[in-house]
Amino acid sequence: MPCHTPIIVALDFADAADALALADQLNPSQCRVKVGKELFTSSGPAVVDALQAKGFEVFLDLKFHDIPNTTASAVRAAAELGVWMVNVHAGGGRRMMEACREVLDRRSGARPLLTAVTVLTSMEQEDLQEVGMDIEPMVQVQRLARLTQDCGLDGVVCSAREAKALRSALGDDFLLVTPGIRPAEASADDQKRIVTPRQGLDNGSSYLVIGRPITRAEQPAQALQAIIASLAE
Ligand SMILES: O=C(O)c1cc(=O)[nH]c(=O)n1[C@@H]1O[C@H](COP(=O)(O)O)[C@@H](O)[C@H]1O
Repeated sequence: MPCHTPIIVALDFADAADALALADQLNPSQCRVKVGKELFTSSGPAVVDALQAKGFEVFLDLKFHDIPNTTASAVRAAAELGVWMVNVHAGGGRRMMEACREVLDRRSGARPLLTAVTVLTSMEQEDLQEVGMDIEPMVQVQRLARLTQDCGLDGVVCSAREAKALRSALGDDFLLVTPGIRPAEASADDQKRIVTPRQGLDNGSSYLVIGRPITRAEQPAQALQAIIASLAE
């Protein structure tokens, strides 16, 4: 069932039962879903298969970051699961990202979209400074996004705060996948560089990754509907 919205719901749950129970309240024509480190570590490929069997396109968000051979092999394994998108950390560098793209280029069948995380949306300038990067997040995001595009990947994961500048610098075909999305009234949680869903789209985001504002809502389906409605306002 093709999905008609840019929303990717982050299924950050401890186990497959909880993730699938939430997915059952959602409609695959209205959102894609994301399987991240917690859920994949507890439940493995079976939960990806189960979500795909329900008709969802799956973003496998494991943010691979390792030497080129190891990372490319992991991306190949993700492609074999039939996922819609897989990601790596752009900080792994050119040779790592090129090895990942090449492994997908060699595939004969369908291949997932390959994106790279720039600077985590939970980080701000002070956090970068502490890890030795005396630089504004925007500057580092732009640098890594240019490198990612140069390596032939499909797009980056960044904050929608950076989306406007990246869209004009990198063109319309480059995917901008943006977590750190918060409706105006929602709690920021551990996110720092946040943007509302509507502003994210206006800034040029291709996909909005949204977790807790939907998954921890009393009525997740209604929370999703409200966000979809806000996109059209
Ligand atoms: O790669 C990601 O999806 C990601 C990158 C990033 O920079 N920030 C970020 O929050 N994410 C993921 O996006 C989701 C955001 O969830 P909420 O903060 O609950 O909306 C989580 O699953 C994160 O792992």
